[in-house]
Amino acid sequence: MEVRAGTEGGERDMEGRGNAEGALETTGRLVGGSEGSCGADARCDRPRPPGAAALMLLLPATMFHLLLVARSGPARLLGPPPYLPGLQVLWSPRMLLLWLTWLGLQAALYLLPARKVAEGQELKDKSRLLYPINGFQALLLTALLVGLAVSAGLPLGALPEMLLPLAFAATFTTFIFSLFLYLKALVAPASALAPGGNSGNPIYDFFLGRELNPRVWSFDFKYFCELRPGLIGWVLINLAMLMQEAELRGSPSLAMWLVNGFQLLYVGDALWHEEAVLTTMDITHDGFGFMLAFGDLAWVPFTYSLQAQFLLHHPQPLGLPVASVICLINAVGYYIFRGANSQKNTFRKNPSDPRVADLETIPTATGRQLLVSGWWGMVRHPNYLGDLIMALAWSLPCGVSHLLPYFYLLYFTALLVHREARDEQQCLQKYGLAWHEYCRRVPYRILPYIY
Ligand SMILES: NC(=O)C1=CN([C@@H]2O[C@H](COP(=O)(O)OP(=O)(O)OC[C@H]3O[C@@H](n4cnc5c(N)ncnc54)[C@H](OP(=O)(O)O)[C@@H]3O)[C@@H](O)[C@H]2O)C=CC1
Ligand SMILES: CC(C)CCC[C@@H](C)[C@H]1CC=C2C3=C(CC[C@@]21C)[C@@]1(C)CC[C@H](O)C[C@@H]1CC3
Repeated sequence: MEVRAGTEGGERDMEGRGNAEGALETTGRLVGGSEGSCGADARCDRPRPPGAAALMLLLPATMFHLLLVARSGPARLLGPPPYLPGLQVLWSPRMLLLWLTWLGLQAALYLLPARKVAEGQELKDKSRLLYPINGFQALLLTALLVGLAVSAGLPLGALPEMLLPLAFAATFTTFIFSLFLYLKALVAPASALAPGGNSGNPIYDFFLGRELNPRVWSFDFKYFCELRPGLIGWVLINLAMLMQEAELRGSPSLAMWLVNGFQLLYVGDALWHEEAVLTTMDITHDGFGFMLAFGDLAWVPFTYSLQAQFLLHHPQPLGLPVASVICLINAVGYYIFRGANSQKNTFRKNPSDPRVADLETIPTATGRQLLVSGWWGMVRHPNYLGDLIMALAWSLPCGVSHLLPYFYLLYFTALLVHREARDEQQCLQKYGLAWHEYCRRVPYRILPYIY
C-alpha cells in the first residue's frame, strides 16, 4: 500500500490541499485529487467571493446588533434592534484614539523580553519562525497598569457606555488593517502566501487573507492579534461591566462574578499555554485577512463579553445551590478541555513522556502517531467538547428567560462543527488510511454517541 501524504506530494486545489475524498483510491493508494472537483474538499465550505463580501457586512452588522440588543429592555436576539444608531453615535475620534492606544499598549507588551522564544511549525521553504512567549506576562502587566490607572481615577465603569463607538473604531481599523495586509501580500514572495491565499479574486483574498504569517521585522501580526488585544480586551470589558454593576447596585451580582471568573480562567489559560496556538490551523494554514483580523480584534472582545453586557442591563437572581452546579459544569468542561489539549501537546512534544507513554496509538505514514486512547479515544475532538461545556456554563448564570446570552453557545457550536470538518479534511490528507482507521476506532466527532 502506498501512501503519498497530501502536504508534500498530492496535487493541490486552490487552497493547496488535494481533494481528500477523491484522493483515496479503491486500491488503498492515497493520491492527489483532481483540480476543481468538490467532493469533501474543504474549499467547498469556504465562502465564494459574493459570500465573502456578504460576510464582511454581516459579521459587523451581527456584532452591532448584539451590542444594541444586550442593552435594550426586551433583549430579543431574533427581533429587530431597538434603534439604529447614527454615525454621530458610532464615530468618535476619542474612541478611535483610545482603541489605537490599547493596540499600542499591547504591541509594546508583546515587544518586551519574553521568558521563552518558541519555534513555529516548519514552513514551505523549510524554515521556522520564532515567536515570543510572553502573553501571560502581558495579561499580568495589563492588570497592573489598569489597577494603577483605576486607583488614580480612571473611570473604567464608564466603558460600557463607550462600547458602540469603540466597537465601531475597532471595525474601522480592521478594514484599514486588512487593506494593509492585502497590499503587503501583493509584494510578498509566493512562498509566503497561505495555501488558499492566491485565488486571484481580490474580494476573496482580502477576506480570507493572502499571506500566511505577515510580519514587519520580527513582529508577527497574526500571532499578536490572535492572543493579545482581543482576548485581554474581552476580560477588560467584562471587568468594566462588573465595576459598573457595583456602582449601580452597590455590589456585583453573583452571576456577574461567575461570568467574569469563568472567562478570566479561559483567557488566562489560553495565554499561559500560548505556545499551543502555534500548531492551530489559524497559524499554520490560514491566511491573515479580514475574517481573522475582525474575529481577533473586534468579534472576540465585543461579542464574547455578551453575557456580562447582558447581566449589567438585566440582573439575574442566582442562589448558591444553582451557582455551585454551574461552577461544577464549568469545572467539568475545563477539566476535559485542558486534559485533552495538554495530553495532545505533551504527546506531540515527547511521545515517551511518562504521562502519555502508556496510551494506545496508531502509526501513520508520516512517522507521527495518532492517540487512540485517553481523551482522544473518547471522541475525535474532546477539547471541543470541553470548550462547549464551558460555553454552556458561561450562559447559565444569565438565566433561561432570554435567548441572547446563549448566542455564544449557538455560534460556537456552529464554529466548532465547521472547524472540526476542516480539520478532518486536513488530517485525512496528512494521514490517509491511518486517519480512516482512527475514525473507525473512534467513531464520534465531538459528542459521544450523538455526533
Ligand atoms: N473560543 C474560541 O473561539 C475557539 C476556541 N478554540 C479552541 O482552541 C483549541 C485548539 O483547537 P484547534 O486548533 O481547532 O484544534 P485541535 O487542538 O483539536 O488540533 C487538531 C489537530 O490535533 C492533531 N490530532 C487530531 N487527532 C489527534 C489524535 N488522535 N492524536 C494526536 N493528535 C491528533 C492533528 O494535528 P497534528 O497531527 O498535525 O498534530 C489535528 O490537526 C481547542 O481547545 C478549541 O476548543 C478553537 C477555535 C475557536
Ligand atoms: C468572525 C468569525 C465568525 C470567526 C472568527 C474566529 C475567531 C474569533 C477564532 C478563530 C480561532 C480562534 C481561537 C481562539 C479565539 C477565537 C479565534 C481567534 C483561542 C485563542 C481561544 C482560546 C483557546 O485556548 C485557544 C483558541 C485558539 C483559536
